[in-house]
This record gives sequence, C-alpha cells and structure tokens, in this order.
Amino acid sequence: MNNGVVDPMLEIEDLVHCYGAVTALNHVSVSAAKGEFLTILGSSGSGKTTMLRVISGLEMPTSVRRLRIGGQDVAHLPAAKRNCTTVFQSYALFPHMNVVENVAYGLKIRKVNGPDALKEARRALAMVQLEGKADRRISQLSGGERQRVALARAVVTQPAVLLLDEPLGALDERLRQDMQIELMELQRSLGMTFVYITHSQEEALTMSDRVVLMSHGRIVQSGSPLDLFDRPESRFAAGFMGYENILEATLVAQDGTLGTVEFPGGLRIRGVVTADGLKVGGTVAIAIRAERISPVSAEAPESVEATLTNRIYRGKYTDVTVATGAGPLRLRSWHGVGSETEEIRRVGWNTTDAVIFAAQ
Ligand SMILES: Nc1ncnc2c1ncn2[C@@H]1O[C@H](COP(=O)(O)OP(=O)(O)OP(=O)(O)O)[C@@H](O)[C@H]1O
Repeated sequence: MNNGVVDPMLEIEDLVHCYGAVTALNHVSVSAAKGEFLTILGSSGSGKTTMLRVISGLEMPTSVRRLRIGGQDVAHLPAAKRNCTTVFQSYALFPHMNVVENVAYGLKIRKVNGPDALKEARRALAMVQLEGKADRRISQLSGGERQRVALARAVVTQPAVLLLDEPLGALDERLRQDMQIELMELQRSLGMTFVYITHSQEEALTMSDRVVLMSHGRIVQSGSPLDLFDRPESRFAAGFMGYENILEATLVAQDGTLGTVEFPGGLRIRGVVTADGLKVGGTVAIAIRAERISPVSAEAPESVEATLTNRIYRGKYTDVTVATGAGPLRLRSWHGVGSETEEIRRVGWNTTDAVIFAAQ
C-alpha cells in the first residue's frame, strides 16, 4: 500500500512511536511521490519531528509495517545508510570550515575526492545564489545565507528524499517569505522529493503539492493546499486552517454533498458536506471564512439578516462583526467595503463557501 501515490520515494505504513507512556505517532501511514513537495503540518506536539526522526533513522520506531526510502526497505538500517538528508532549523553548519567546505563535507565523507567534491559544492552554491561567498566563514553570513548553505549542503549529495525540519523558523517574516519562494523553485528545478515540516499553515499552503495535517500523533486530513483551505473535513482542520466562523446547527437535509442546516430560531443555510457519515437530524458544524462573507443589499440565495455589532479598521482590511439568526458572524473586507457610514442589513456568501462536517 502506498496511499495511491505513484512512484513513491517515501513509503510509511502503520507507524507507531511511543516515548514511554506518550504515543507520539499513532498508526500513521504516509507516502511521497518522486519530485513531490510534501508538507507535514501540525501544532506543537503533534508528532511532526518524531516522524522526521523516524524517517531519517535518528529514532527507531516502536513498530512500523513498512518504511521505504527510494524503494529500499530502511526500517532496520542506521541513519548513515539511508538515502535521505535532513536540513535542521539550527542549520548545524561547521563554524571552523568556510562555506564551500561546509557544502563539500557530505561528499567527502561519501569518499568523493577533494577536487570533485569542491567542484560539486560550488555548483550547489550557485543553485542557491551563493557562489560569490564560497570562501567566507559561516560567522560572516546572514541568517538567510546560512539557511542557503545548509540547503546546498543537503542537496549536493542528491538524496532520494530531503527532510526539512522547520528550516525557515529562525528567519524574520520578510526573509521567510522570500525563502519560501526560493525553496519552492529549488525543489521544482531539482525534481527532488521534499518532506517539509512546519506549524505554519501559510507556509504549507504556499509551497506544497500536498499537505498532511496532524494532530496528537494522527493524520487528520491530507490533500492539496486548496483541499485543506477550502474543504476542511473536521472542526480541528477548519480551526487550524483559520476559519473564523464555525457554528453549530442541526443537519436537516442532505442531497449528495449539498447540506442544509437549521439554527435554533429556524434560520436555514446551505453548504457543502465535506465529511462522511453525517446523520440528518444530528448536530453538525458549519464553517465560513470571514473574507467570503460580504454585505449584500438585496435577498441573495445564501444571505441572512444582519445587524452590525462591531467594526475594526486594521489598515489592510476591516474586520466586521454582525449579529444574525445563525449567531455572530465575522466578515473581513479587503477593499474598504464596510466604511463607517455604510449600513449593513444583510450579509451573504456563495453556497460553496460554507462547509459542513461533524460537530466534534
Ligand atoms: N524524547 C522524548 N521523550 C518523551 N516524550 C517526547 C520526546 N520527544 C517528543 N516527545 C513527545 O512526543 C509528542 C510529539 O512530539 P514531537 O516533537 O514529535 O512533536 P512536534 O509536532 O514536532 O512538535 P514541535 O512543533 O513542538 O517540535 C509530544 O507529546 C512530545 O512531548
């Protein structure tokens, strides 16, 4: 089994890892295709680092049915024999070596001769736009440059899978955003399989082909960035992906993926059912992003009467709260709608912007 992934470079099946009484990974299966940018996303303690440590061989799992890298069974291989390399948040560069020596190091320990290793290292430095700084000391580099050296050092050995453990975590916001793009471009140009871990949904959505969302050692949902952003299948996924409005109601009808929910006062709204096994008559949750809701003047298919309760100008956008028959709703407007003088009587959205899943 490889979770439907064609040509997998990484296959993990039924992985369990416990630290004493703590179950850090609870029957996890995940695969990454050749050339895929796979992101493991989750909050602190969800098991991301443990997963990376098990893949790289730094941690021997409690049990695993299958663990393969580049088609090779590595479950019992030591870290040094696995065809993967890790880039750490701390970079782990050698301060007593200059930049090019740092990059060549991995090749030298793989017995590539000195001149060839240095040539390859310079090529890798060119890929990360650092060829001009090959002879500098690590202490003479900025945070972003250190990160690029760490990347060059990792890709130069051409591992089947590159593991990245929150590699941009130490950089400031602006640099982090630039590095996200650089990293993505590097990955695409190399065609290498990247397994990237982060707690940042924005980072995951920007860079990945596929995102695996984890909570408490389990995979909660996996799919394309768009799937996770627009089609969360649970309250946890919706909350983690930043849905501002998550309301409880009764599911009163379901026709395929179109569901209708009713609030205690009798107000009904429709949405897309993303979860399996919901029962008509049962309590469900319905979620809508604040930026998908806007004031509407006339009755629209998905609209509700609303009374303004709060309006906060936040520079780039305005946050508005209204009271409705569905409860308080938050709206976010990016283009000045909702000015001080505008009255709000109704708010609306597209049916497909509302998602329905289990209440818990
Ligand atoms: N060496 C250890 N001994 C005992 N428990 C551990 C150890 N390492 C991790 N854990 C526990 O295992 C669980 C998963 O930890 P892990 O570090 O894999 O999570 P994470 O998602 O990477 O978190 P973070 O983003 O904070 O690094 C947590 O409950 C953590 O406290």
